[in-house]
Amino acid sequence: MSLTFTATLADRGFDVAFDLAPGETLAVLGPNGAGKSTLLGLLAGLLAPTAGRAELDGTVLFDVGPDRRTLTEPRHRGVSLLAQEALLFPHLTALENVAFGPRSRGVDRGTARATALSWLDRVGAADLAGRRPGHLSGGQAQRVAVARALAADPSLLLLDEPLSALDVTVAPALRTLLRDVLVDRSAIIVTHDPLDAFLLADRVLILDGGTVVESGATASVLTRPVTAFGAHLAGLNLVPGVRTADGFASADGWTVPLTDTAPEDMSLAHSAPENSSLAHSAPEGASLALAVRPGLVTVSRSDTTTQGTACRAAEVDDVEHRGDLVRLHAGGLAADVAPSDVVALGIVPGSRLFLAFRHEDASIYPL
Ligand SMILES: Nc1ncnc2c1ncn2[C@@H]1O[C@H](COP(=O)(O)OP(=O)(O)OP(=O)(O)O)[C@@H](O)[C@H]1O
Repeated sequence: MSLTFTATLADRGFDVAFDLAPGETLAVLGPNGAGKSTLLGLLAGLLAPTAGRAELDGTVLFDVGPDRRTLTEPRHRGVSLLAQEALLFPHLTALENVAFGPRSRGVDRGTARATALSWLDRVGAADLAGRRPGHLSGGQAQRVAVARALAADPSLLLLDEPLSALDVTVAPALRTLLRDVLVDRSAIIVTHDPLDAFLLADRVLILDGGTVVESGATASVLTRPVTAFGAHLAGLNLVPGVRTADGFASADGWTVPLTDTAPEDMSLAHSAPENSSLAHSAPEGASLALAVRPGLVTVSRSDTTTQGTACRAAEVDDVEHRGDLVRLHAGGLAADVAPSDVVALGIVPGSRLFLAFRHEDASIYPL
């Protein structure tokens, strides 16, 4: 089922267009207030756009303009929404909750129950069929909610942070279940978690301030981010710069020759061997990005510039705990270092340090 979507919602500053190919799963990411819920609300029919048109496999979901206003009722859109909380009917059993969708489409009672049972079985919740939601754990209720969303046989499945309300011990199993049911299904998943995007989605759309700021294949966006938010999701440092005669230079003084960056078998460039060559063929002055993992940025008290290493002095802005490591921010880069190094080097906010990374650990690509 393919989807075309163009919509503006003036009072929310929302202006977004995208397409979804048949069977494709799209992850929608972005900071708070970016417009993710607005996008789902427009598709589900909970919100009406100021202008725009969306069509799902030939069915017009909405078509609004100066001289037209078609808004298809939510229940006729072929769209199912799986929310953060399971939102099951409390007075119905799990089986009755799942059978509700087929029943309200006019399917007879016996067939609806059979469909519901088969979906409960598929999500590993057949043994919960007779229980009411009050007697289900959060993870069990969300499994039943997945079965309910799919029993309605939607053309498009919308998932609004479906794992965020779950305990960390339960979320991985449900993620695996979603991965299984999303294969070949047209779906849009709103998430804050890059792992969800990576494991569940073919493509990523990053929204900010109500507009699309970055989009592309998940692997590409998470290895070659072009916005600060994309880099944050990917867990990478992103340094904007330009193509010079020798290679890459940033405004704040990082220079990296292109001859010895990321050979095709190196970590970052591995998934995108065309990176270096694209940067190589960029004309002088073209915008480039340099990405390097915080774990590959080293810190020291003295200049460690050598052949094959970029090094710059910088002042430490901030120091934060990150699991077993300490992340320090300095000179526009994040570096993950061992707590023992922080102590040995006497690093505090305001310290002056040298940051360095090997040229071959950086990935350089056109912005
Ligand atoms: N009910 C509402 N009435 C008016 N404006 C709203 C309403 N809900 C959200 N907005 C505004 O619309 C914009 C987009 O919000 P939206 O909730 O879609 O963002 P989001 O990306 O889902 O954020 P979050 O990650 O915090 O859930 C924001 O500027 C927000 O303030």
